[in-house]
Amino acid sequence: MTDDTGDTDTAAGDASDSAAGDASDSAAGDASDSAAGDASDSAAGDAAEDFSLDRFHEALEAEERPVATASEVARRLGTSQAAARDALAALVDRGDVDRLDVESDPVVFFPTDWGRLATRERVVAFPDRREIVVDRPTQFTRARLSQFAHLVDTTGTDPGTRGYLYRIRQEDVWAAPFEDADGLIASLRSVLPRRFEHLEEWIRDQWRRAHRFRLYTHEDGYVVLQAASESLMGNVADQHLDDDHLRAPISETEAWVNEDAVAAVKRALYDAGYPVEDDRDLDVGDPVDIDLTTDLRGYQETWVETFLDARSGVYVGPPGSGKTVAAIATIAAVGGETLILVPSRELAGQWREELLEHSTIDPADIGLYHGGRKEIRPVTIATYQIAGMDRHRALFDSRKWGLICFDEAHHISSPVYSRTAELQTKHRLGLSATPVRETGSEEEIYTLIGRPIGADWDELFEAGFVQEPEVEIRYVPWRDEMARNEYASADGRERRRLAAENPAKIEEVRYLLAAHRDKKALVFIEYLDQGEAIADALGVPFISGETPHRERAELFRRFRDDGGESDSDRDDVDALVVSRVGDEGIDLPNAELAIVASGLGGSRRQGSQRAGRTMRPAGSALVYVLATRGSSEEEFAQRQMRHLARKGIRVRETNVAE
Ligand SMILES: Nc1ncnc2c1ncn2[C@@H]1O[C@H](COP(=O)(O)OP(=O)(O)OP(=O)(O)O)[C@@H](O)[C@H]1O
Repeated sequence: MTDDTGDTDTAAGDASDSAAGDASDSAAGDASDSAAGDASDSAAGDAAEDFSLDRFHEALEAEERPVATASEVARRLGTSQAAARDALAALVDRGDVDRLDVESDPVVFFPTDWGRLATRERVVAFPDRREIVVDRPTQFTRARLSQFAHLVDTTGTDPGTRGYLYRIRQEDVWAAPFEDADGLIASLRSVLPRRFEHLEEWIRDQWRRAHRFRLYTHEDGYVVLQAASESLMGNVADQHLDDDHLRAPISETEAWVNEDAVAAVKRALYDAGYPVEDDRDLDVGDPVDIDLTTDLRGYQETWVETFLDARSGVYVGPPGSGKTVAAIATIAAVGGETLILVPSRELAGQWREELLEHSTIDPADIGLYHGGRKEIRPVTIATYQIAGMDRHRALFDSRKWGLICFDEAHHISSPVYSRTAELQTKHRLGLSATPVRETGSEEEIYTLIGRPIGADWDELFEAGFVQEPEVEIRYVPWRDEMARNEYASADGRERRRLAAENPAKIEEVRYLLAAHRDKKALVFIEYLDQGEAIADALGVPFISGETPHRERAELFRRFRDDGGESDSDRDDVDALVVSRVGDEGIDLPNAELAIVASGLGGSRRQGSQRAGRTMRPAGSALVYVLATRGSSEEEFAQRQMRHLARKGIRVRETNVAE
């Protein structure tokens, strides 16, 4: 922010300085008279023409861009950069040209008229870098862009006022939800200020790549890999696949695929830049008796239809957006026996409840398979942990599953990856609240399960199905000089811990809980010592990985309890301090306040999930993120919250007084 302003100041300063310089030169009767004359009298002189709006248009045309830097204009018009900058500054003064500060780039200029065309929103394309910067984007533009571009950054935390930087990566084109390339290009054109031939060509090329290989089931039952041309089969497939993948060629463009290697084939070709279309017939499994009893919302119907078309895919939506319910609808639509994999026992229990609530399934048809119980039934819910163990292979083999559902799909562990890679003949559904994955399993989820479905969160917020939380980052000062010095002289991990455990945060948590006395609150921490310290200081129960299951479940139950005046006042828990265990998927719909006291070194995923805990349709939700001022937490907090801001969530920043 400060940098941008700095740039602007300097540029403006330079412009007026040099104008003043010219003026004095001219007074001295220097040869550059005419330039000085131009500055004061634009009606006459060569240089005035050189830098008229028309000439600027010419420079832009030559650049093939709607905006240009002063150096680019100088190069196109054959003048010095200083002269171009001065002339542009004069055009800016006259109101013919506007300027835009692009973060980490020089100032760019564009004709004011173009800016007026979109009074609020301004879209600037950098086709060579395949980047699009949108200033004050409308919902429409964001929704469109999210279909084929990847939001890299917002240059501020307030989504209403600053630039959004999108980049179109090849995998974005591959996963774009369009029937054909024309549909994608039409969507691109509806957003960009004009056509960019090269960019469109590149997108078409990427699109083609994603439709060059296809897997299908031969009428005799085996799997065939089909390439769009002989040379693709020869140059790409043969180079990246071996005898383990392909059994034998069938024709110049087709090969018989080893059934066990379907996932490996998809992965190898994806890595080679040719994602494979999967048109195989899939197992439906033995029938299961289940009908949906809840009416789906419009967007849930679209998710399910898209899934049924593709027969695989990942529902991506914020916590509470109804992925589980959409998954139950999918189970009913596929109609075959289903294996559901979840990250924890608690989630297994919740899944069972939701199945019973939203469908006609007979309770006897639901099995739970985890540390405590080993039931394999037509619909079986198992933990990833168990599913990854060799001795529990029976889980996969003992029934004819038609659908495998991966809840919190970013949790799939590598043993589960390799095991489920063998299950490519089943319908595969993933659920995820996290489209962005920092450790890069995007391609694994894509090749193992399928394409993301429904990544456009704005629509959900707009439709009001997910409560938009207010997120506030509170920068907490060090408690005293000693704490600050200790941090300054520590390094690495220790440094991070000191910032996380800044004792001043305890008082801040106390203050926030008191300020929202009427709200059910969760306090998230990363370090156990800190959890204990907060819990002790505030007299609030603490749940960590060490808390026995029974006690944990009991505390969650008491937290969920509305605690009416009559019965359970004593029993009621209004606040919980929770370590990582409570982080994910635990259904505490009545949490109205979340305080993230530490854990900012974690991934973006955690950031969005923590905020997500309170993103429930009930009640008004507030998230406070505490970051120690003057530590690396500041930056982490901003980065994580930007990620949320990108999802359309309002974020505010506050400095806590010393
Ligand atoms: N179509 C619907 N009609 C009525 N209620 C619904 C519908 N879809 C979802 N819900 C309700 O909204 C809440 C959240 O739904 P669900 O648990 O499916 O979300 P989710 O996206 O799976 O959340 P999480 O990511 O936290 O698991 C639940 O209470 C559920 O009963």
